[in-house]
Amino acid sequence: MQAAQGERLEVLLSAQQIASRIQNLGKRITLDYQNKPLILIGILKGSFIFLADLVRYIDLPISVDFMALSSYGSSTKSSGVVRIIKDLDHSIEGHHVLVVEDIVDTGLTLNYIYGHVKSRGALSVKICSLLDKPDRRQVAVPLHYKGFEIPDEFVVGYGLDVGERYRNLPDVCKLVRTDA
Ligand SMILES: O=P(O)(O)OC[C@H]1O[C@H](OP(=O)(O)OP(=O)(O)O)[C@H](O)[C@@H]1O
Ligand code: HPA
Repeated sequence: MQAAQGERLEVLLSAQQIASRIQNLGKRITLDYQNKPLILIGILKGSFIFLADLVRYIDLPISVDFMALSSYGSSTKSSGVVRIIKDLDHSIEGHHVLVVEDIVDTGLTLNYIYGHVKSRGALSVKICSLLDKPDRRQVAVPLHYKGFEIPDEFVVGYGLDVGERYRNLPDVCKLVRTDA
């Protein structure tokens, strides 16, 4: 895909690498949740492609739900204070929950979601993220299933955006500014 003016894209993880890793994660999840009622919760919007691919590698009768969050105020995510703009459609009581994210960066988003979901009566709550950027972490979050650890670079593609652009890139790419 052509980059916007003033931007260049460098492939960090190819679509093929991503697919192979997700197949592996799906197999592990399938083994770990045998005979356990499982709900996958996708965090919008970034997780939509990862979740769509992951569920097809999970050979279990799962259900899927979504949450969407927005940050309060002008300091955006730095405060860690978020507002739920779409909550779960169904009760998670009596179910095991796997929260599915595209990326853990500061950890503020998942820290909030993890606390929120744990208070809703699930039998267990675990986290699955495609990407982990550990150098940027501000709050520790338990990452039970992880696709890739990446360096402290801003990435786009495979669901991740900058200003809503590049979510449809098949690869995860480093976004390089060329007009600095
Ligand atoms: O660990 P953190 O520093 O909290 O960052 C991770 C969060 O940031 C991104 O979401 P964003 O708020 O950009 O929304 P989006 O998923 O709709 O792109 C990403 O999808 C994670 O949810
Ligand atoms: O590297 C990133 N790319 C896109 N969205 C993000 N949200 C946190 N980190 C990132």
